[in-house]
Amino acid sequence: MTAFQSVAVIGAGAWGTALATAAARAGRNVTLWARSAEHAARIASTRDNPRLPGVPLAPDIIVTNDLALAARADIQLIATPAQHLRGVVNMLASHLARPAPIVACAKGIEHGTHKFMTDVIAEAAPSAQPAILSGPSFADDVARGLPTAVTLAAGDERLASTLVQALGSPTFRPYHSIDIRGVEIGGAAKNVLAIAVGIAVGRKLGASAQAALTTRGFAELMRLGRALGARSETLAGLSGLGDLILTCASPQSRNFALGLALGRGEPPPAGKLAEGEFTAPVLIELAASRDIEMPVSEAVASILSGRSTIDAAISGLLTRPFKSEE
Ligand SMILES: NC(=O)C1=CN([C@@H]2O[C@H](COP(=O)(O)OP(=O)(O)OC[C@H]3O[C@@H](n4cnc5c(N)ncnc54)[C@H](OP(=O)(O)O)[C@@H]3O)[C@@H](O)[C@H]2O)C=CC1
Ligand SMILES: O=C(CO)COP(=O)(O)O
Repeated sequence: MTAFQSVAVIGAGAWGTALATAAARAGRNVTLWARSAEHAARIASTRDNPRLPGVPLAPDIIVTNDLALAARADIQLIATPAQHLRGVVNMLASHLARPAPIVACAKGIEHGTHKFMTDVIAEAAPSAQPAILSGPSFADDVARGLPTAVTLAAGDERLASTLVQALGSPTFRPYHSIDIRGVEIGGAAKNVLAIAVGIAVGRKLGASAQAALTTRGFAELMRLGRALGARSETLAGLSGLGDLILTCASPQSRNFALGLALGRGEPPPAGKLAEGEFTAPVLIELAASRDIEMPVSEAVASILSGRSTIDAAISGLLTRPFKSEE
């Protein structure tokens, strides 16, 4: 018997819908909040979300546009894009009757402030208990009930473990952790790296280059993570290396797919959120302020900003001085 019986998912995109389905499968009473009343009404009546087509929503999930109703749940899962997390948590905070756990499910860093998701939650809802859920899990896989494993971190181990009990099921397996920062860095950095690897694959640089870039990308994820106080075990775990492996190897990843299109000289996929596009400039500013080298992420940022062509960025990586593998 879990201490948390009800779950609200804030944000009815692909990930929010998948998480609502996972929470319902775990036996929780679930409310899914959409920012548009029209979108909420449409999902409620058709039991299908165009952002995650073909996966019927369980009949007992309540879909609403009423934030006050959603705020009554024991746990809040925030599944909007990273740059909008502060806005929704600000709105949500005024409706919370007690200090509920607020779990960030977005992967990114806030522009301007360089803040990670749980820091944003702590500022927007000071009485809440911030947590983070991240790991290798495509929304479509989770919603279909295919086996997935993620990391769920909170500052307090007992809270992390209780959240895991409330959300976990045989096919959605969260592992608990107290290394919030490690989980946040893995999720944010891997999106940028997946764009890089997609570009290399789109340019037909070969499977060996794909492996090399993924691994050297992981080296820079580790460098940044360690400098920011993350545990190496977390960075090498589900939310770090695990998610990097998934997104650097599958066109199902929107970040990889963006890179693939860029590498092929095709237009980016329309209407598909690639968080790495927004994270890249923040990530390299964060690294530069700490004198940390992140050449793969920098190459992505310079391509996306138009400061460099793809060929010049690849040439820049290939002509870097030889160095130790550390
Ligand atoms: N898709 C996946 O497989 C996974 C995604 N994630 C992460 O989840 C986050 C969301 O991604 P995903 O659901 O896929 O994206 P989608 O593009 O499918 O959906 C984004 C949702 O956020 C809503 N939204 C956008 N802006 C706001 C706002 N200002 N206030 C409230 N809601 C807003 C959109 O509403 P509307 O429909 O009205 O436009 C939409 O429902 C990202 O950080 C992503 O990295 C994590 C793991 C897996
Ligand atoms: O984070 C994800 C899987 O873990 C989803 O990756 P994309 O956002 O690149 O589609």
